[in-house]
Amino acid sequence: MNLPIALENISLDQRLNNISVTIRQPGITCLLGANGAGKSTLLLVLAGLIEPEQGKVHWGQTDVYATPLAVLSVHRCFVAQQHSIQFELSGRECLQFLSPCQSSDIPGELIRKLDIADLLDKPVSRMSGGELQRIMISRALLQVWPAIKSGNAIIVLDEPLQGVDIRHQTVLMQWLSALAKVGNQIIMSCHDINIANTFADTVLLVKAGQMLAYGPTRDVLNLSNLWLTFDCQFECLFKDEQRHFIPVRHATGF
Ligand SMILES: Nc1ncnc2c1ncn2[C@@H]1O[C@H](COP(=O)(O)OP(=O)(O)OP(=O)(O)O)[C@@H](O)[C@H]1O
Repeated sequence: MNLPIALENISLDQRLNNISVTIRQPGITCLLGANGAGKSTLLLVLAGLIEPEQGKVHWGQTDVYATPLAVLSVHRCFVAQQHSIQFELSGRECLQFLSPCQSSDIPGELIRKLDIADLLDKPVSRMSGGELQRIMISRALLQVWPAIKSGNAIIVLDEPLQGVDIRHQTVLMQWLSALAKVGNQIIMSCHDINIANTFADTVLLVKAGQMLAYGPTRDVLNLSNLWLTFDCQFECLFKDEQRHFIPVRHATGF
């Protein structure tokens, strides 16, 4: 069972403008917004990695910016949008060298769900983009593995699906859903509205550094909010009562 994550009046130079939101329930929260909207910045602030100029971040009773990073990192992991590995490491070394996790064993569940068995002895410099992404997600989850197993991890993922093929995306999102059901908080950005629609419990829409809407996915993901968020028209198709959002193709383009 996790504690609420509360952002209170968060502002940071031109990037974030007075954002207040409380993510109460454990689950998957998906941040959606156009390029440059402020999703990565908001994730970094929420994760305790960039202190805002104004406002407070609390995880339950913990005042995030009054707490040492080493303490926060026992429960919170972060996958950045861009990876820079300076060393010639194998997948296994990347997981073990960069993770503060005491155990040198990599859990079988992690290896299976991220499908990284064949990557453990492969140099990261020779991995494809999607393979490296799966290693970096694994590394982050390993960092907080004990917290994940006790259902009180905060897993912050900035576009975790970028470069990842559709089968691995589906397996990962289903697993994250299962981890959320036992109390873990998963907060992620993505650019795939239908992934958010299928897997997110709540959605947070961001535009020009401001929060447009936050709430249950079914309520927040609708045609008018999508138009406001992306300046792009969608249509909604139903199959077996499940909604699917398709961008409308304009004859004249934009
Ligand atoms: N270190 C920085 N200092 C100042 N401004 C920055 C910095 N990093 C990013 N920005 C700006 O802040 C704004 C928000 O960037 P951010 O990376 O949070 O957007 P995003 O919603 O994650 O975008 P994308 O979908 O392209 O990843 C952008 O205008 C960006 O140019």
